[in-house]
Amino acid sequence: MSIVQHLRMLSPFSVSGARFISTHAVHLMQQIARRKNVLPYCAVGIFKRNVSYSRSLWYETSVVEDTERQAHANLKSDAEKMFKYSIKSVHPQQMIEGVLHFNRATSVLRVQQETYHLHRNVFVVGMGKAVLGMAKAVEDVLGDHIVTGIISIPRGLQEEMIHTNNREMMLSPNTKILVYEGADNNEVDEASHNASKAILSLVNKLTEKDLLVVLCSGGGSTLCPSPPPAISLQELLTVTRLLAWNGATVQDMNTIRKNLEILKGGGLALQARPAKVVSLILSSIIGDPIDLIASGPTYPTQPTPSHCLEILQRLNLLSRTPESVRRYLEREAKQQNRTTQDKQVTMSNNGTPQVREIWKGLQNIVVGNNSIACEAAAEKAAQMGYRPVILTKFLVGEAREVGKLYARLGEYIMMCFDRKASQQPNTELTQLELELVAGGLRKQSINHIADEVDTAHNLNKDICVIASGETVVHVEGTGTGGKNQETALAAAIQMKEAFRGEECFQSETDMCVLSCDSDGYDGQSPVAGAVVDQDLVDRTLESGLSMEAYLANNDSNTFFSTVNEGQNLVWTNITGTNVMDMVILLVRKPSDRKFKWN
Ligand SMILES: Nc1ncnc2c1ncn2[C@@H]1O[C@H](COP(=O)(O)OP(=O)(O)O)[C@@H](O)[C@H]1O
Ligand SMILES: O=C(O)[C@H](O)COP(=O)(O)O
Repeated sequence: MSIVQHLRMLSPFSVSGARFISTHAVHLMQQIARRKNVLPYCAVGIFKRNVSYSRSLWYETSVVEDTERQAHANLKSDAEKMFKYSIKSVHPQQMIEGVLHFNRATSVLRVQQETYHLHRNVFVVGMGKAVLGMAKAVEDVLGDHIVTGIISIPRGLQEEMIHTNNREMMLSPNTKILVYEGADNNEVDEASHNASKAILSLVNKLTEKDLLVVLCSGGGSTLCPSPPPAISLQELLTVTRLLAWNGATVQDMNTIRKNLEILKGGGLALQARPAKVVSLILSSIIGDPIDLIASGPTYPTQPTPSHCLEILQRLNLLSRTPESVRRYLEREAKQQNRTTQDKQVTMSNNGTPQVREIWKGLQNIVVGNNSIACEAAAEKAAQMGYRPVILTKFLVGEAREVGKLYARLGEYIMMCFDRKASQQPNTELTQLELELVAGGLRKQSINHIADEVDTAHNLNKDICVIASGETVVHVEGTGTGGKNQETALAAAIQMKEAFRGEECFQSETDMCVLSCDSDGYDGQSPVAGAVVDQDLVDRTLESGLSMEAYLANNDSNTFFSTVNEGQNLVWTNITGTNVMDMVILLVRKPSDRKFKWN
Protein backbone atom coordinates (compact mmCIF):
# COMPACT_ATOMS: atom_id res chain seq x y z
CA MET A 1 0.00 0.00 0.00
CA SER A 2 1.38 3.42 -0.90
CA ILE A 3 1.71 6.35 1.46
CA VAL A 4 -1.24 8.01 -0.20
CA GLN A 5 -3.41 4.96 0.34
CA HIS A 6 -2.34 4.83 4.01
CA LEU A 7 -3.26 8.45 4.42
CA ARG A 8 -6.55 8.06 2.66
CA MET A 9 -7.47 5.33 5.14
CA LEU A 10 -6.50 7.60 8.00
CA SER A 11 -8.06 10.77 6.76
CA PRO A 12 -11.38 11.76 8.28
CA PHE A 13 -12.09 14.24 5.50
CA SER A 14 -14.32 14.14 2.48
CA VAL A 15 -12.93 12.78 -0.78
CA SER A 16 -11.77 16.13 -2.09
CA GLY A 17 -10.55 17.21 1.35
CA ALA A 18 -8.72 13.92 1.67
CA ARG A 19 -7.16 14.43 -1.71
CA PHE A 20 -5.94 17.84 -0.70
CA ILE A 21 -4.68 16.66 2.64
CA SER A 22 -3.12 13.50 1.30
CA THR A 23 -1.20 15.27 -1.45
CA HIS A 24 0.31 17.64 1.05
CA ALA A 25 0.65 15.10 3.81
CA VAL A 26 2.77 12.86 1.62
CA HIS A 27 5.39 15.56 1.53
CA LEU A 28 5.14 15.81 5.26
CA MET A 29 5.63 12.07 5.55
CA GLN A 30 8.72 12.32 3.44
CA GLN A 31 10.12 15.04 5.60
CA ILE A 32 9.48 12.95 8.69
CA ALA A 33 10.95 9.86 7.09
CA ARG A 34 14.05 11.74 6.07
CA ARG A 35 14.52 13.53 9.38
CA LYS A 36 13.91 10.48 11.56
CA ASN A 37 15.75 8.27 9.11
CA VAL A 38 12.90 5.76 8.95
CA LEU A 39 10.92 4.21 6.14
CA PRO A 40 7.98 6.33 5.04
CA TYR A 41 5.45 3.82 6.31
CA CYS A 42 6.94 4.20 9.78
CA ALA A 43 6.63 7.93 9.28
CA VAL A 44 2.88 7.44 8.94
CA GLY A 45 2.93 6.10 12.51
CA ILE A 46 4.98 9.02 13.78
CA PHE A 47 2.60 11.32 11.95
CA LYS A 48 -0.35 9.73 13.76
CA ARG A 49 1.32 10.11 17.16
CA ASN A 50 2.38 13.70 16.67
CA VAL A 51 -0.49 15.27 14.83
CA SER A 52 -4.08 15.18 15.79
CA TYR A 53 -4.81 15.19 12.14
CA SER A 54 -7.70 17.47 11.75
CA ARG A 55 -6.86 20.82 13.31
CA SER A 56 -3.12 20.40 13.48
CA LEU A 57 -2.83 19.43 9.87
CA TRP A 58 -4.83 22.43 8.74
CA TYR A 59 -2.67 24.55 10.98
CA GLU A 60 0.45 23.06 9.44
CA THR A 61 -0.98 23.73 6.02
CA SER A 62 -1.67 27.39 6.62
CA VAL A 63 1.71 28.01 8.22
CA VAL A 64 3.43 26.39 5.30
CA GLU A 65 1.44 28.29 2.73
CA ASP A 66 2.65 31.54 4.22
CA THR A 67 6.24 30.41 3.98
CA GLU A 68 5.63 29.24 0.46
CA ARG A 69 4.69 32.63 -0.83
CA GLN A 70 8.38 33.42 -0.75
CA ALA A 71 9.19 30.21 -2.58
CA HIS A 72 7.61 29.09 -5.85
CA ALA A 73 3.98 28.67 -4.93
CA ASN A 74 2.80 27.01 -8.11
CA LEU A 75 5.15 25.40 -10.57
CA LYS A 76 2.38 24.93 -13.11
CA SER A 77 1.56 28.61 -13.38
CA ASP A 78 5.27 29.51 -13.31
CA ALA A 79 5.85 27.26 -16.33
CA GLU A 80 2.94 28.92 -18.15
CA LYS A 81 4.36 32.38 -17.42
CA MET A 82 7.75 31.37 -18.83
CA PHE A 83 6.17 29.96 -21.99
CA LYS A 84 3.99 33.02 -22.56
CA TYR A 85 6.94 35.34 -22.02
CA SER A 86 8.95 33.36 -24.58
CA ILE A 87 6.17 33.84 -27.15
CA LYS A 88 6.34 37.61 -26.72
CA SER A 89 10.08 37.51 -27.43
CA VAL A 90 9.47 36.12 -30.92
CA HIS A 91 7.05 38.80 -31.90
CA PRO A 92 7.62 39.30 -35.64
CA GLN A 93 7.92 43.08 -35.50
CA GLN A 94 11.20 43.36 -33.64
CA MET A 95 12.82 40.71 -35.81
CA ILE A 96 11.91 42.44 -39.07
CA GLU A 97 13.00 45.81 -37.78
CA GLY A 98 16.33 44.25 -36.89
CA VAL A 99 17.16 43.51 -40.55
CA LEU A 100 15.48 46.26 -42.60
CA HIS A 101 17.48 49.50 -42.35
CA PHE A 102 15.76 52.19 -44.35
CA ASN A 103 17.00 55.72 -44.81
CA ARG A 104 13.95 57.85 -45.59
CA ALA A 105 16.03 60.83 -46.68
CA THR A 106 17.86 58.90 -49.40
CA SER A 107 15.23 56.19 -49.95
CA VAL A 108 17.95 53.61 -49.64
CA LEU A 109 17.14 50.31 -48.01
CA ARG A 110 20.03 48.33 -46.56
CA VAL A 111 19.56 44.64 -45.88
CA GLN A 112 22.75 43.12 -44.54
CA GLN A 113 25.41 43.77 -47.21
CA GLU A 114 22.96 44.69 -49.99
CA THR A 115 21.43 48.09 -50.74
CA TYR A 116 18.26 48.82 -52.71
CA HIS A 117 17.14 52.18 -54.09
CA LEU A 118 13.42 52.45 -53.52
CA HIS A 119 11.11 54.43 -55.78
CA ARG A 120 7.67 53.03 -55.10
CA ASN A 121 8.82 49.77 -56.55
CA VAL A 122 8.31 47.39 -53.60
CA PHE A 123 5.95 44.40 -53.74
CA VAL A 124 5.26 42.21 -50.75
CA VAL A 125 4.10 38.60 -50.64
CA GLY A 126 4.02 36.29 -47.65
CA MET A 127 2.85 32.94 -46.41
CA GLY A 128 2.87 31.58 -42.86
CA LYS A 129 1.49 31.86 -39.37
CA ALA A 130 3.72 34.81 -38.48
CA VAL A 131 3.50 36.89 -41.65
CA LEU A 132 0.72 39.24 -40.56
CA GLY A 133 3.01 40.82 -37.95
CA MET A 134 5.94 40.62 -40.36
CA ALA A 135 3.92 42.45 -43.04
CA LYS A 136 2.88 45.10 -40.56
CA ALA A 137 6.55 45.69 -39.70
CA VAL A 138 7.52 45.91 -43.40
CA GLU A 139 4.66 48.32 -43.98
CA ASP A 140 5.83 50.48 -41.08
CA VAL A 141 9.39 50.61 -42.41
CA LEU A 142 8.82 50.92 -46.18
CA GLY A 143 5.49 52.75 -46.15
CA ASP A 144 4.62 54.44 -49.44
CA HIS A 145 7.24 52.54 -51.40
CA ILE A 146 4.99 49.51 -51.27
CA VAL A 147 2.97 49.26 -54.49
CA THR A 148 0.89 46.27 -53.54
CA GLY A 149 1.11 42.94 -51.75
CA ILE A 150 -0.61 39.67 -50.85
CA ILE A 151 -0.17 37.59 -47.74
CA SER A 152 -1.68 34.23 -46.84
CA ILE A 153 -2.30 33.67 -43.13
CA PRO A 154 -4.33 31.30 -40.93
CA ARG A 155 -8.06 31.84 -40.80
CA GLY A 156 -9.15 33.97 -37.87
CA LEU A 157 -5.78 35.60 -37.21
CA GLN A 158 -6.83 39.13 -38.12
CA GLU A 159 -9.99 38.89 -36.08
CA GLU A 160 -7.99 37.65 -33.10
CA MET A 161 -5.60 40.59 -33.38
CA ILE A 162 -8.50 43.04 -33.57
CA HIS A 163 -10.19 41.32 -30.65
CA THR A 164 -7.05 41.56 -28.50
CA ASN A 165 -6.27 45.02 -29.83
CA ASN A 166 -2.83 43.82 -30.86
CA ARG A 167 -1.87 46.80 -32.98
CA GLU A 168 1.60 45.48 -33.70
CA MET A 169 -0.07 42.81 -35.78
CA MET A 170 -2.67 44.92 -37.55
CA LEU A 171 -2.02 46.36 -40.99
CA SER A 172 -2.77 50.05 -41.40
CA PRO A 173 -6.31 51.02 -42.52
CA ASN A 174 -4.88 52.20 -45.86
CA THR A 175 -2.78 49.15 -46.38
CA LYS A 176 -1.82 48.10 -49.88
CA ILE A 177 -1.35 44.54 -48.74
CA LEU A 178 -4.23 42.20 -49.41
CA VAL A 179 -4.82 39.51 -46.79
CA TYR A 180 -6.04 36.00 -47.60
CA GLU A 181 -7.01 33.72 -44.75
CA GLY A 182 -7.27 29.94 -45.01
CA ALA A 183 -5.64 26.59 -44.24
CA ASP A 184 -8.18 25.54 -41.64
CA ASN A 185 -6.70 22.93 -39.32
CA ASN A 186 -3.26 23.71 -40.73
CA GLU A 187 -4.12 21.86 -43.94
CA VAL A 188 -4.28 23.00 -47.55
CA ASP A 189 -7.72 24.12 -48.73
CA GLU A 190 -9.41 26.09 -51.51
CA ALA A 191 -8.87 29.37 -49.67
CA SER A 192 -5.12 28.91 -49.33
CA HIS A 193 -4.98 27.66 -52.92
CA ASN A 194 -6.65 30.89 -54.05
CA ALA A 195 -4.08 32.89 -52.11
CA SER A 196 -1.32 30.96 -53.79
CA LYS A 197 -2.78 31.62 -57.25
CA ALA A 198 -3.06 35.33 -56.46
CA ILE A 199 0.57 35.42 -55.29
CA LEU A 200 1.72 33.66 -58.45
CA SER A 201 -0.14 36.09 -60.64
CA LEU A 202 1.32 39.07 -58.74
CA VAL A 203 4.94 37.95 -58.94
CA ASN A 204 4.65 36.99 -62.62
CA LYS A 205 4.09 40.65 -63.46
CA LEU A 206 7.26 41.97 -61.84
CA THR A 207 10.10 43.59 -63.78
CA GLU A 208 13.82 44.06 -63.15
CA LYS A 209 13.09 47.45 -61.58
CA ASP A 210 11.02 45.89 -58.83
CA LEU A 211 11.93 44.63 -55.41
CA LEU A 212 9.89 41.72 -54.09
CA VAL A 213 9.92 41.32 -50.31
CA VAL A 214 8.91 37.76 -49.43
CA LEU A 215 7.80 36.98 -45.88
CA CYS A 216 8.01 33.34 -44.85
CA SER A 217 7.28 31.48 -41.67
CA GLY A 218 6.21 28.04 -40.54
CA GLY A 219 2.78 27.21 -41.90
CA GLY A 220 3.74 28.72 -45.26
CA SER A 221 3.74 25.27 -46.83
CA THR A 222 0.01 24.79 -46.26
CA LEU A 223 -0.86 28.47 -46.73
CA CYS A 224 0.55 28.54 -50.25
CA PRO A 225 -0.21 25.22 -51.96
CA SER A 226 0.75 25.03 -55.62
CA PRO A 227 0.30 21.54 -57.02
CA PRO A 228 1.34 21.01 -60.65
CA PRO A 229 -1.48 20.38 -63.17
CA ALA A 230 -1.04 16.62 -62.86
CA ILE A 231 -1.88 16.64 -59.14
CA SER A 232 -5.12 17.94 -57.64
CA LEU A 233 -5.35 19.95 -54.43
CA GLN A 234 -7.21 17.03 -52.85
CA GLU A 235 -4.39 14.65 -53.78
CA LEU A 236 -1.86 17.06 -52.31
CA LEU A 237 -3.93 17.16 -49.12
CA THR A 238 -4.11 13.37 -49.03
CA VAL A 239 -0.38 12.88 -49.32
CA THR A 240 0.51 15.56 -46.77
CA ARG A 241 -2.05 14.29 -44.27
CA LEU A 242 -0.80 10.75 -44.80
CA LEU A 243 2.70 11.92 -43.98
CA ALA A 244 1.73 14.12 -41.01
CA TRP A 245 -0.25 11.40 -39.31
CA ASN A 246 2.28 8.67 -39.83
CA GLY A 247 5.36 10.00 -38.16
CA ALA A 248 6.90 12.01 -41.01
CA THR A 249 9.12 14.82 -39.82
CA VAL A 250 8.64 18.31 -41.23
CA GLN A 251 11.89 17.70 -43.12
CA ASP A 252 10.35 14.63 -44.77
CA MET A 253 7.16 16.48 -45.60
CA ASN A 254 8.78 19.56 -47.00
CA THR A 255 11.27 17.59 -49.07
CA ILE A 256 8.27 16.06 -50.78
CA ARG A 257 6.41 19.35 -51.05
CA LYS A 258 9.28 21.16 -52.69
CA ASN A 259 9.54 18.40 -55.26
CA LEU A 260 5.84 18.49 -56.01
CA GLU A 261 4.81 22.11 -55.85
CA ILE A 262 5.43 24.90 -58.31
CA LEU A 263 6.12 27.72 -55.82
CA LYS A 264 8.32 25.65 -53.50
CA GLY A 265 12.00 24.72 -53.69
CA GLY A 266 12.83 28.16 -55.11
CA GLY A 267 9.81 28.21 -57.41
CA LEU A 268 8.47 31.52 -56.10
CA ALA A 269 11.77 33.32 -56.69
CA LEU A 270 11.93 31.78 -60.16
CA GLN A 271 8.44 33.02 -60.97
CA ALA A 272 9.37 36.52 -59.75
CA ARG A 273 12.27 36.87 -62.18
CA PRO A 274 13.68 39.31 -63.17
CA ALA A 275 12.75 41.24 -60.00
CA LYS A 276 15.16 41.41 -57.08
CA VAL A 277 13.99 39.29 -54.17
CA VAL A 278 14.60 39.73 -50.43
CA SER A 279 13.15 36.86 -48.45
CA LEU A 280 12.74 37.32 -44.69
CA ILE A 281 12.30 34.01 -42.94
CA LEU A 282 11.17 33.19 -39.41
CA SER A 283 12.40 29.69 -38.77
CA SER A 284 10.15 26.98 -37.40
CA ILE A 285 12.42 24.09 -38.31
CA ILE A 286 15.36 22.80 -36.32
CA GLY A 287 18.66 24.22 -37.57
CA ASP A 288 16.96 26.93 -39.69
CA PRO A 289 17.18 25.15 -43.07
CA ILE A 290 16.19 27.86 -45.57
CA ASP A 291 15.40 25.25 -48.20
CA LEU A 292 12.80 23.63 -45.96
CA ILE A 293 11.08 26.41 -43.99
CA ALA A 294 7.71 26.87 -45.70
CA SER A 295 9.26 24.42 -48.19
CA GLY A 296 11.81 26.99 -49.37
CA PRO A 297 9.85 29.16 -51.82
CA THR A 298 12.86 31.40 -52.44
CA TYR A 299 15.68 28.91 -52.06
CA PRO A 300 16.58 27.21 -55.32
CA THR A 301 17.14 23.53 -54.79
CA GLN A 302 17.88 20.57 -56.96
CA PRO A 303 14.84 18.29 -57.30
CA THR A 304 15.27 14.97 -55.51
CA PRO A 305 12.28 12.85 -56.57
CA SER A 306 14.06 9.56 -55.78
CA HIS A 307 14.58 10.76 -52.23
CA CYS A 308 10.84 11.50 -51.99
CA LEU A 309 10.02 7.96 -53.08
CA GLU A 310 12.48 6.66 -50.48
CA ILE A 311 10.76 8.72 -47.76
CA LEU A 312 7.35 7.30 -48.70
CA GLN A 313 8.84 3.82 -48.78
CA ARG A 314 10.56 4.23 -45.40
CA LEU A 315 7.30 5.35 -43.79
CA ASN A 316 5.51 2.48 -45.49
CA LEU A 317 3.15 4.85 -47.27
CA LEU A 318 3.91 4.24 -50.91
CA SER A 319 0.91 1.99 -51.52
CA ARG A 320 -1.42 4.58 -49.92
CA THR A 321 0.05 7.53 -51.83
CA PRO A 322 -2.31 8.93 -54.49
CA GLU A 323 -1.53 7.44 -57.87
CA SER A 324 -0.96 10.85 -59.46
CA VAL A 325 1.67 11.78 -56.86
CA ARG A 326 3.51 8.47 -57.14
CA ARG A 327 3.52 8.62 -60.95
CA TYR A 328 4.72 12.23 -60.91
CA LEU A 329 7.63 11.41 -58.62
CA GLU A 330 8.53 8.26 -60.57
CA ARG A 331 8.53 10.19 -63.85
CA GLU A 332 10.68 12.96 -62.34
CA ALA A 333 13.05 10.39 -60.87
CA LYS A 334 13.57 8.83 -64.31
CA GLN A 335 14.59 12.18 -65.68
CA GLN A 336 16.77 12.98 -62.69
CA ASN A 337 19.99 12.96 -64.68
CA ARG A 338 18.94 15.84 -66.82
CA THR A 339 20.16 19.32 -65.91
CA THR A 340 17.42 20.92 -63.93
CA GLN A 341 16.60 23.73 -66.26
CA ASP A 342 13.31 24.41 -64.53
CA LYS A 343 14.73 25.73 -61.34
CA GLN A 344 17.99 27.00 -62.79
CA VAL A 345 20.22 25.12 -60.40
CA THR A 346 23.16 22.82 -60.95
CA MET A 347 24.93 20.82 -58.30
CA SER A 348 28.56 21.08 -57.29
CA ASN A 349 30.54 17.97 -56.46
CA ASN A 350 29.85 18.32 -52.76
CA GLY A 351 26.11 18.48 -53.35
CA THR A 352 25.55 22.17 -52.56
CA PRO A 353 23.51 24.03 -55.13
CA GLN A 354 25.55 26.27 -57.42
CA VAL A 355 23.31 29.20 -57.97
CA ARG A 356 23.48 30.63 -61.45
CA GLU A 357 23.93 34.27 -62.39
CA ILE A 358 20.21 34.62 -62.56
CA TRP A 359 19.91 34.19 -58.77
CA LYS A 360 22.27 36.98 -57.91
CA GLY A 361 19.46 39.39 -57.03
CA LEU A 362 18.21 37.04 -54.35
CA GLN A 363 18.68 37.37 -50.60
CA ASN A 364 17.44 34.81 -48.07
CA ILE A 365 17.66 35.93 -44.45
CA VAL A 366 16.60 34.10 -41.31
CA VAL A 367 15.25 36.81 -39.00
CA GLY A 368 14.52 34.67 -35.95
CA ASN A 369 14.22 31.17 -34.55
CA ASN A 370 13.56 29.14 -31.43
CA SER A 371 16.87 30.22 -29.85
CA ILE A 372 15.32 33.59 -29.10
CA ALA A 373 12.32 31.95 -27.46
CA CYS A 374 14.50 29.59 -25.40
CA GLU A 375 16.70 32.43 -24.19
CA ALA A 376 13.62 34.44 -23.25
CA ALA A 377 12.10 31.53 -21.31
CA ALA A 378 15.43 31.11 -19.50
CA GLU A 379 15.54 34.82 -18.74
CA LYS A 380 12.05 34.72 -17.27
CA ALA A 381 12.91 31.61 -15.26
CA ALA A 382 15.97 33.34 -13.83
CA GLN A 383 13.91 36.44 -12.97
CA MET A 384 11.48 34.16 -11.16
CA GLY A 385 14.28 32.69 -9.08
CA TYR A 386 14.86 29.41 -10.92
CA ARG A 387 18.15 28.03 -12.13
CA PRO A 388 17.48 27.79 -15.90
CA VAL A 389 19.13 25.28 -18.21
CA ILE A 390 18.52 25.28 -21.96
CA LEU A 391 18.94 21.60 -22.64
CA THR A 392 18.35 21.58 -26.38
CA LYS A 393 16.97 23.62 -29.26
CA PHE A 394 16.93 20.46 -31.37
CA LEU A 395 14.23 18.44 -29.65
CA VAL A 396 12.95 15.59 -31.84
CA GLY A 397 11.22 12.24 -31.40
CA GLU A 398 7.84 10.61 -30.98
CA ALA A 399 5.78 12.92 -28.73
CA ARG A 400 4.89 10.27 -26.15
CA GLU A 401 8.50 9.15 -25.85
CA VAL A 402 9.61 12.73 -25.38
CA GLY A 403 7.01 13.24 -22.62
CA LYS A 404 8.16 10.15 -20.80
CA LEU A 405 11.81 11.15 -21.19
CA TYR A 406 11.29 14.59 -19.69
CA ALA A 407 9.34 13.20 -16.74
CA ARG A 408 12.20 10.72 -16.19
CA LEU A 409 14.63 13.62 -16.41
CA GLY A 410 12.59 15.30 -13.67
CA GLU A 411 13.03 12.22 -11.49
CA TYR A 412 16.72 12.27 -12.27
CA ILE A 413 16.98 15.89 -11.14
CA MET A 414 15.18 15.07 -7.91
CA MET A 415 17.55 12.21 -7.29
CA CYS A 416 20.52 14.49 -7.98
CA PHE A 417 19.15 16.97 -5.46
CA ASP A 418 18.62 14.20 -2.92
CA ARG A 419 22.07 12.76 -3.51
CA LYS A 420 23.51 16.21 -2.98
CA ALA A 421 21.60 16.50 0.27
CA SER A 422 22.59 13.06 1.56
CA GLN A 423 26.05 12.83 -0.08
CA GLN A 424 25.33 9.13 -0.63
CA PRO A 425 26.30 7.24 -3.80
CA ASN A 426 23.16 6.25 -5.64
CA THR A 427 23.04 3.26 -7.97
CA GLU A 428 19.46 4.11 -8.94
CA LEU A 429 20.78 7.40 -10.27
CA THR A 430 23.35 5.65 -12.45
CA GLN A 431 20.66 3.32 -13.71
CA LEU A 432 18.44 6.26 -14.62
CA GLU A 433 21.32 7.97 -16.41
CA LEU A 434 21.68 4.94 -18.64
CA GLU A 435 17.96 5.01 -19.33
CA LEU A 436 18.04 8.70 -20.26
CA VAL A 437 20.89 8.05 -22.68
CA ALA A 438 18.93 5.17 -24.19
CA GLY A 439 15.96 7.54 -24.45
CA GLY A 440 17.97 9.98 -26.57
CA LEU A 441 19.67 12.43 -24.20
CA ARG A 442 23.39 12.86 -24.65
CA LYS A 443 25.61 11.86 -21.74
CA GLN A 444 27.20 15.28 -21.94
CA SER A 445 23.79 16.94 -21.49
CA ILE A 446 22.99 14.73 -18.52
CA ASN A 447 26.30 15.63 -16.91
CA HIS A 448 25.52 19.27 -17.55
CA ILE A 449 22.15 18.89 -15.83
CA ALA A 450 23.79 17.17 -12.87
CA ASP A 451 26.26 20.07 -12.58
CA GLU A 452 23.42 22.56 -12.76
CA VAL A 453 21.58 20.73 -9.97
CA ASP A 454 24.71 21.07 -7.83
CA THR A 455 24.79 24.78 -8.57
CA ALA A 456 21.06 25.12 -7.91
CA HIS A 457 21.51 23.27 -4.64
CA ASN A 458 24.30 25.62 -3.59
CA LEU A 459 22.29 28.66 -4.60
CA ASN A 460 19.18 27.22 -2.98
CA LYS A 461 17.19 27.43 -6.22
CA ASP A 462 14.67 25.29 -8.05
CA ILE A 463 15.57 23.99 -11.52
CA CYS A 464 14.03 24.91 -14.88
CA VAL A 465 14.95 22.83 -17.94
CA ILE A 466 13.99 24.23 -21.35
CA ALA A 467 13.89 22.29 -24.61
CA SER A 468 12.57 23.26 -28.01
CA GLY A 469 12.03 21.52 -31.32
CA GLU A 470 9.39 19.44 -33.10
CA THR A 471 8.12 16.01 -32.20
CA VAL A 472 6.07 13.65 -34.36
CA VAL A 473 2.95 11.57 -33.69
CA HIS A 474 1.75 8.35 -35.28
CA VAL A 475 -1.99 8.96 -35.14
CA GLU A 476 -3.59 5.55 -34.78
CA GLY A 477 -6.59 6.37 -32.61
CA THR A 478 -9.70 8.33 -33.34
CA GLY A 479 -9.35 11.00 -30.64
CA THR A 480 -8.60 14.70 -30.67
CA GLY A 481 -5.20 15.95 -29.67
CA GLY A 482 -1.89 17.34 -30.66
CA LYS A 483 1.80 16.65 -30.37
CA ASN A 484 2.23 18.79 -27.27
CA GLN A 485 -0.77 17.53 -25.37
CA GLU A 486 0.36 14.01 -26.19
CA THR A 487 3.83 14.84 -24.82
CA ALA A 488 2.28 16.24 -21.63
CA LEU A 489 -0.06 13.28 -21.19
CA ALA A 490 2.82 10.83 -21.56
CA ALA A 491 4.77 12.84 -18.98
CA ALA A 492 1.82 12.61 -16.57
CA ILE A 493 1.64 8.84 -17.04
CA GLN A 494 5.33 8.57 -16.25
CA MET A 495 4.88 10.76 -13.16
CA LYS A 496 2.11 8.47 -12.01
CA GLU A 497 4.32 5.43 -12.55
CA ALA A 498 7.19 6.97 -10.66
CA PHE A 499 5.40 8.54 -7.75
CA ARG A 500 2.72 5.98 -7.14
CA GLY A 501 5.10 3.04 -7.15
CA GLU A 502 5.87 1.98 -3.61
CA GLU A 503 9.62 1.99 -4.09
CA CYS A 504 9.75 5.48 -5.50
CA PHE A 505 8.42 7.35 -2.50
CA GLN A 506 11.64 9.25 -2.06
CA SER A 507 11.13 11.01 -5.35
CA GLU A 508 7.68 12.10 -4.38
CA THR A 509 8.22 15.81 -4.57
CA ASP A 510 7.21 18.68 -6.76
CA MET A 511 7.77 18.86 -10.48
CA CYS A 512 5.82 19.82 -13.57
CA VAL A 513 6.16 19.38 -17.34
CA LEU A 514 4.74 21.86 -19.84
CA SER A 515 4.64 21.20 -23.58
CA CYS A 516 3.26 23.86 -25.93
CA ASP A 517 3.24 24.94 -29.57
CA SER A 518 4.45 28.50 -30.08
CA ASP A 519 1.81 29.14 -32.74
CA GLY A 520 -0.87 28.67 -30.08
CA TYR A 521 -2.65 25.77 -31.77
CA ASP A 522 -1.63 22.24 -30.94
CA GLY A 523 -2.72 19.84 -33.65
CA GLN A 524 -6.35 20.42 -34.40
CA SER A 525 -7.24 21.85 -31.01
CA PRO A 526 -7.37 25.54 -30.15
CA VAL A 527 -4.93 25.32 -27.22
CA ALA A 528 -1.17 25.76 -27.21
CA GLY A 529 -0.62 22.60 -25.18
CA ALA A 530 -0.81 21.36 -21.60
CA VAL A 531 1.06 21.40 -18.31
CA VAL A 532 1.04 18.45 -15.93
CA ASP A 533 1.97 17.97 -12.32
CA GLN A 534 1.36 15.63 -9.42
CA ASP A 535 -1.95 17.32 -8.68
CA LEU A 536 -3.28 16.37 -12.11
CA VAL A 537 -2.16 12.79 -11.54
CA ASP A 538 -3.99 12.71 -8.18
CA ARG A 539 -7.16 14.12 -9.69
CA THR A 540 -7.08 11.65 -12.55
CA LEU A 541 -6.68 8.75 -10.18
CA GLU A 542 -9.61 9.97 -8.13
CA SER A 543 -11.75 10.34 -11.20
CA GLY A 544 -11.01 6.79 -12.25
CA LEU A 545 -10.08 7.87 -15.78
CA SER A 546 -7.34 5.98 -17.56
CA MET A 547 -4.61 8.23 -18.93
CA GLU A 548 -3.25 5.26 -20.86
CA ALA A 549 -6.57 4.73 -22.65
CA TYR A 550 -6.72 8.38 -23.74
CA LEU A 551 -3.15 8.24 -24.97
CA ALA A 552 -3.77 5.01 -26.86
CA ASN A 553 -6.65 6.71 -28.69
CA ASN A 554 -4.60 9.89 -29.42
CA ASP A 555 -7.23 11.68 -27.37
CA SER A 556 -5.06 13.97 -25.28
CA ASN A 557 -7.22 17.06 -25.84
CA THR A 558 -10.36 15.31 -24.64
CA PHE A 559 -8.43 14.08 -21.61
CA PHE A 560 -7.13 17.51 -20.62
CA SER A 561 -10.53 19.10 -21.29
CA THR A 562 -12.21 16.55 -19.01
CA VAL A 563 -9.87 16.30 -16.03
CA ASN A 564 -9.34 19.06 -13.46
CA GLU A 565 -11.91 21.26 -15.19
CA GLY A 566 -9.53 21.80 -18.09
CA GLN A 567 -7.10 23.68 -15.89
CA ASN A 568 -4.10 21.86 -17.27
CA LEU A 569 -4.66 23.14 -20.78
CA VAL A 570 -2.52 26.12 -21.80
CA TRP A 571 -4.44 28.74 -23.79
CA THR A 572 -2.74 31.51 -25.72
CA ASN A 573 -5.09 31.74 -28.69
CA ILE A 574 -3.48 32.01 -32.08
CA THR A 575 -0.21 33.83 -31.36
CA GLY A 576 0.76 35.26 -34.75
CA THR A 577 4.23 33.76 -34.47
CA ASN A 578 5.74 30.31 -34.92
CA VAL A 579 9.10 29.01 -33.70
CA MET A 580 8.37 25.32 -32.98
CA ASP A 581 7.32 23.69 -29.73
CA MET A 582 8.69 24.16 -26.23
CA VAL A 583 8.98 21.82 -23.27
CA ILE A 584 9.56 23.30 -19.81
CA LEU A 585 10.40 21.04 -16.87
CA LEU A 586 10.39 22.56 -13.39
CA VAL A 587 11.70 20.70 -10.35
CA ARG A 588 11.69 21.92 -6.77
CA LYS A 589 14.76 21.70 -4.62
CA PRO A 590 14.23 19.49 -1.53
CA SER A 591 14.16 22.39 0.91
CA ASP A 592 11.29 23.98 -0.98
CA ARG A 593 8.93 21.11 -0.49
CA LYS A 594 5.50 21.99 0.60
CA PHE A 595 5.53 21.07 4.29
CA LYS A 596 8.02 22.13 6.92
CA TRP A 597 8.28 19.85 9.91
CA ASN A 598 9.90 21.00 13.13
N1 LIG B 1 -5.38 13.29 -32.29
C1 LIG B 1 -4.11 13.65 -32.38
N2 LIG B 1 -3.27 13.48 -31.34
C2 LIG B 1 -1.97 13.84 -31.43
N3 LIG B 1 -1.43 14.40 -32.51
C3 LIG B 1 -2.22 14.60 -33.57
C4 LIG B 1 -3.58 14.23 -33.56
N4 LIG B 1 -4.10 14.56 -34.76
C5 LIG B 1 -3.11 15.09 -35.49
N5 LIG B 1 -1.97 15.11 -34.77
C6 LIG B 1 -0.64 15.58 -35.17
O1 LIG B 1 -0.69 16.99 -35.23
C7 LIG B 1 0.22 17.41 -36.23
C8 LIG B 1 -0.20 18.78 -36.72
O2 LIG B 1 -0.17 19.60 -35.61
P1 LIG B 1 0.18 21.12 -35.65
O3 LIG B 1 0.13 21.66 -34.29
O4 LIG B 1 -0.68 21.75 -36.68
O5 LIG B 1 1.66 21.03 -36.15
P2 LIG B 1 2.68 22.19 -36.39
O6 LIG B 1 2.03 23.46 -35.95
O7 LIG B 1 3.83 21.81 -35.56
O8 LIG B 1 2.90 22.06 -37.84
C9 LIG B 1 0.17 16.34 -37.27
O9 LIG B 1 1.46 16.18 -37.76
C10 LIG B 1 -0.26 15.09 -36.54
O10 LIG B 1 0.82 14.21 -36.38
O1 LIG C 1 3.92 25.37 -38.17
C1 LIG C 1 3.95 24.52 -39.03
O2 LIG C 1 2.94 24.21 -39.65
C2 LIG C 1 5.25 23.81 -39.23
O3 LIG C 1 6.26 24.54 -38.64
C3 LIG C 1 5.60 23.55 -40.65
O4 LIG C 1 5.55 24.71 -41.39
P1 LIG C 1 6.17 24.78 -42.85
O5 LIG C 1 5.99 23.45 -43.50
O6 LIG C 1 5.41 25.85 -43.53
O7 LIG C 1 7.62 25.11 -42.70
